[in-house]
Amino acid sequence: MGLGAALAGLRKGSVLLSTLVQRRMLVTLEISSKDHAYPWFLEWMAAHAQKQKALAAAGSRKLGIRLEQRLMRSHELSVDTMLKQHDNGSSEVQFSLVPGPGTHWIKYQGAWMQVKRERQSKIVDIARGTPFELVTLTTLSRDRVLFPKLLSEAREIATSGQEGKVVVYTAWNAEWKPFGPPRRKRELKSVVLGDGVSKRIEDDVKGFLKRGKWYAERGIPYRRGYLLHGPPGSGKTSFIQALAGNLSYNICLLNLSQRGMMDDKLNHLLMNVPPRSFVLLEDVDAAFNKRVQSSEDGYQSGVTLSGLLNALDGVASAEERIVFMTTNHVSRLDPALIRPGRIDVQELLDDASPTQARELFMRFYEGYSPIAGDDQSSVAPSEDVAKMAEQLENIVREEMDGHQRRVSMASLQGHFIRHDAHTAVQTCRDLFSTRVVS
Ligand SMILES: Nc1ncnc2c1ncn2[C@@H]1O[C@H](COP(=O)(O)OP(=O)(O)OP(=O)(O)O)[C@@H](O)[C@H]1O
Repeated sequence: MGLGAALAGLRKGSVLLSTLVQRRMLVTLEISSKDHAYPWFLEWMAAHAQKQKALAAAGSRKLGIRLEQRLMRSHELSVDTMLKQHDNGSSEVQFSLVPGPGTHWIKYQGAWMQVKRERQSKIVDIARGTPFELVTLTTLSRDRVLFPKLLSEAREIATSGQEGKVVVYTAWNAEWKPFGPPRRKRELKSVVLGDGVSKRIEDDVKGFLKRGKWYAERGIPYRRGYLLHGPPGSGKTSFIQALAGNLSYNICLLNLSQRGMMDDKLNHLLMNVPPRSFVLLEDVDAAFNKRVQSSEDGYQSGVTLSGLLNALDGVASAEERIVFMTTNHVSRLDPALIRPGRIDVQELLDDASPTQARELFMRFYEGYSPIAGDDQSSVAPSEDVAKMAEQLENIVREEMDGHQRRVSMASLQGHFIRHDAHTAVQTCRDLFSTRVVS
């Protein structure tokens, strides 16, 4: 009995001692799958494992590296799929093996850390529809300073591919997810709009971004809405993307007619827009007068106008919120949707005006051979390009004023891509058509 009591006491003592040691000497960091840092950390782990593997393969004699390799290899891995885009525009899918659930050991800047990845199958992250996960990092107290370092390294790795690019997010369940690889920024000047339109919008957005304090002092929600309307192919989307890139913003693309989109989901999405992002609602007129809901194909566009209005009004955030809407048919929009406070700036982006056509032409052919092919002898001097641009300008004017026929900027762009400068001007009349403007 005495021995039993002594053993029990010893066991209790050792548990107490280990708890004390843990409390005093160890420090733990938890990263839940709800946190932005979660995917960054997993990516960092994958990169770290790759690095150590390469070192071990190169015959590193360091015991730490080989030991770490052993400890990491002994566990299940899970796959993380990424789409990478190269500078030449091609893209490839890359799979990285990230540490799966279980316990791993890593050595970071000389300090050993225990990494525990746990998946809780009973708790589901509603926004993602995936099981809730938790990563716990444990290291010695004296090495706690390494946590912020490690996390910022992880963030840098994760965002390095995005620098100088625009990330387009789309709604995935009730969460924003990057859609495809980050896109290269487009020069704002490359979207040729009517007189002063581009500058007016750009100045307004910039002015708005500077007035955070002004809004706060007056208790006005810090948000601004823009409506770009006009015929298809007039540059609405391209301009918004170029502007976002210019201001180092990303874009959250919201399709209101998306399958499964409901008022509550929309509300949640608008409340959780990633920082420094424009919200872009495209073809906003189409969302409410789309197909009749049919139970046969299960199609349900559950967003109601009042749901959208509430979601837009409810967007309360300490950060600025910039919402862009586009439509081809402004007359079909409910006045409530575009009243000041919801839409503060409206601009028409129209079919090509004579000067827009000339400017686009110059952007395409100035400095380049206006004749297709490599035959340098046929390169027209730039005054010829300017003359041809003037010719095009006159044709556009004539077609518009004389025949009420118009051409979109997108068709002109397509035409210029296909033809050399000379042919482009000669054959451009075929592009014009009579349009009913709404
Ligand atoms: N004003 C413009 N200046 C330069 N390029 C333009 C312009 N308008 C359209 N384009 C070109 O045409 C293509 C389509 O443009 P975009 O998608 O921006 O038009 P949109 O007005 O948003 O059309 P939609 O109403 O159909 O969504 C793009 O490749 C873009 O480069």
